[in-house]
Amino acid sequence: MINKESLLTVKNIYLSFGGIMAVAGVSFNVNKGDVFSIIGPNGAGKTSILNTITGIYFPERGSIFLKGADITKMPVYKRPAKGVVRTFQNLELFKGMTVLDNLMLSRHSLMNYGIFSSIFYFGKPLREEVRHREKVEEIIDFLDLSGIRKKHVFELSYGLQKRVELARALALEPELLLLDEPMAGMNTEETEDMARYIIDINEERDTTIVLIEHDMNVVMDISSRILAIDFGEKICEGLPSDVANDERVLSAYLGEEKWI
Ligand SMILES: Nc1ncnc2c1ncn2[C@@H]1O[C@H](COP(=O)(O)OP(=O)(O)OP(=O)(O)O)[C@@H](O)[C@H]1O
Repeated sequence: MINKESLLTVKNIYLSFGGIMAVAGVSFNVNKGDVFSIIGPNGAGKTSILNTITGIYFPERGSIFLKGADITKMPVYKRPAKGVVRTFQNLELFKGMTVLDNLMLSRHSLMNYGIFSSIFYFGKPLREEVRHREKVEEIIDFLDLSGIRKKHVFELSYGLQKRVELARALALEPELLLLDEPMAGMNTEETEDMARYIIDINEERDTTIVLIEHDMNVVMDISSRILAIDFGEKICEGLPSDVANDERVLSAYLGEEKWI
């Protein structure tokens, strides 16, 4: 039975690539307001799970429900309008464009008027453009990007580019925000900043988060619940304190450098 209180329910999903079983019968539930982290060693199947939630791949078996509605086979391009938005491990920004333009472009996918009709700037397209611009400026303020809003993305440090990628996703006003390794490649200060922004987004913007992250200190600090997987299978799910002490989790991470 589907838990109607939950925002996202993943039921017994399978996904394989050729002979590789990337996800093998994984189920979990994300409640509204959660910071829900998915952890596991390299190649465990974390991104594959994220890809089924966003619709990049459809699971071969099993189902995915968003607020009780079956979205298993919903096309990838329809999911942002339903509130499901992701960031990418490798940045998906237009580096030759400014920060502001990247966010406006992201926002254009929500517009009723196409990018070309809004060029003429009158009547409804103008009003809609102004409304979207206000929303984008609000996100720029929220993520402290005001000082670089007119800079080209390629001019920015890697840490700032990751923050712009976060802003690009926020511009779509997600209800469920999926973050694929938002701290990867960051220094300590950038990592702390990013963790604070994720908490602020969760608490102040009423956004439920699904996080994939290798930095276990961050995961243990900011998650409300954690799912641990290994070889495509769930090995543990629960509170950070439970998962950190679980024997199966500890042995899955044996030999890995980043376990706390
Ligand atoms: N598009 C693909 N084609 C072929 N194999 C794939 C594809 N995507 C994932 N896999 C394989 O599926 C398995 C799970 O990969 P996945 O990227 O989901 O793991 P992960 O836990 O996200 O790993 P990492 O932490 O290294 O990013 C791996 O064996 C991977 O090589």
